Amino acid sequence: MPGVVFDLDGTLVHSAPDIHAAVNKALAEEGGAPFTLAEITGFIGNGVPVLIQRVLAARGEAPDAHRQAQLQGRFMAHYEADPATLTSVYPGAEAAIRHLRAEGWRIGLCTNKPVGASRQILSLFGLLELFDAIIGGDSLPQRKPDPAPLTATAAALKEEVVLYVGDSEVDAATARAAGLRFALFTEGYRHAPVHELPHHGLFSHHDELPDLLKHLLA
Ligand SMILES: O=C(O)COP(=O)(O)O
Ligand SMILES: [Mg+2]
Repeated sequence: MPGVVFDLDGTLVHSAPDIHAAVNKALAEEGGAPFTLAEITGFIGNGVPVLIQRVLAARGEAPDAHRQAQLQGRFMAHYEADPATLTSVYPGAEAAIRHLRAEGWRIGLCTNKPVGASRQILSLFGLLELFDAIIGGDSLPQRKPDPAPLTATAAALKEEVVLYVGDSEVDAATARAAGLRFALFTEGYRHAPVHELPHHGLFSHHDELPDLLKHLLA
């Protein structure tokens, strides 16, 4: 049977509100003004270090390793203390994954979010046991769009054919680099128009996903 690897943020879960809240809590501790949800959503996709780099750059701060580590640490403390209150699983996502598993598909997760927080969120939504392999942004030295995390997740599924499902430019680039067929979720956190992201299939609701993935196998 085939395998499918999912991205997490903007693909399976709408997590931007909790990421946004944790950034603003960390900034409030130092008297910093809050960002809007749209601003922070625009910074998501390349992992926590890049999120914090983008936050500091948006506030006009020159790159500084100590400052980066300090704000990143406080962000993660707030995020891991409350990672899911404002987060939701996209409608139909759990049912689609359960449907695929019932048909014998093996399921992977490949996310730039740290693996601890990712497992915490999946567990809080009762989804953790659906995954046969999980790679986070800190599981390997590389993060997406380097293909290494996706290649490692696909290999862990031990299936000949593996597809990838994601929402962003990072995911489209990672799929291409890894040589996997890619299904793009159109309602996630991408910036560019759909036609600018290389993809093999599109879906706007997870109810469409099982049929789309079977089509991509053909
Ligand atoms: O943590 C991020 O920046 C994005 O995570 P994702 O790879 O699950 O979209
Ligand atoms: Mg994503």
